[in-house]
Amino acid sequence: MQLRILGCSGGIGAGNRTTALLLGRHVLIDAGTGLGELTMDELAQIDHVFLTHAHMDHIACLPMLIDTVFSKRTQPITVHGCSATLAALREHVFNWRIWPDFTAIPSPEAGMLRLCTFEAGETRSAAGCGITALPVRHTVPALAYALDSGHSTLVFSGDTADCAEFWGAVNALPQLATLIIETAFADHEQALAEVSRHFSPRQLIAALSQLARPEQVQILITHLKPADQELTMREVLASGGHYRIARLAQGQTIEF
Ligand SMILES: Nc1ncnc2c1ncn2[C@@H]1O[C@@H]2COP(=O)(O)O[C@H]2[C@H]1O
Repeated sequence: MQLRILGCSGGIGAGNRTTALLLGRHVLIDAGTGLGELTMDELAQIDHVFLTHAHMDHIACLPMLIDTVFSKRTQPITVHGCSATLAALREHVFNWRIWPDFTAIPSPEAGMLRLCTFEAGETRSAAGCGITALPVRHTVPALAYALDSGHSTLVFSGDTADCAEFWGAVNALPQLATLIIETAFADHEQALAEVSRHFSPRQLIAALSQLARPEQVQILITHLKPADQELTMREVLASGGHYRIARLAQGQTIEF
């Protein structure tokens, strides 16, 4: 199974694209500005979007995706997310003011957008993978995703601060080989990391002590905020060098 990293930054500018990961050809994890890297044909093949949460950097391109591919598709796009995420989309995005309500276009019975509730602990099949929603702790209700290809498991944390339930769920995955985990802020922004429920390098390395079997896991750092991305990564490597740890790269394809 292939996971293509279309965007993995915590912000924009100078080529940075926000979170969007393409699993195979038909499944998208988050719909940040990285989606703009795809061709029209690639966009039209997306059948399912799994959202970690409703923050703008993770949904920015979802409304335009549906409009862009509308005339090229006969089947709806299904968006999976926790009930709070889907409620936020209904209330604040697909409300006819920010964007048309594509759940009712071309008709309420056959909308081109389907919203499908997916809560922590549930598993669904898509793209030949088992996709399991995991609990995380952010400022809004949010999920991580475990992607099981049959050969190995990759976990994508989305946005999170430290969360005992997340580590419990991760440690229960016997085939875990890759952990993509966020570190948004450098250590000098620790107060902002705490209030916005993200990791700083110091907090991440402390939290990683809860990872069972770290020797079998490649750890990839995502969601660096652009202002301090180099510094943040240096701090991660300085204190976490004993882990198999590297920076997730936009444009990278991960096989698992
Ligand atoms: N008090 C705050 N609470 C939450 N987010 C904040 C706050 N102040 C600034 N932010 C920023 O707002 C961003 C919203 O998206 P993120 O969670 O990725 O990261 C957050 C921070 O960069």
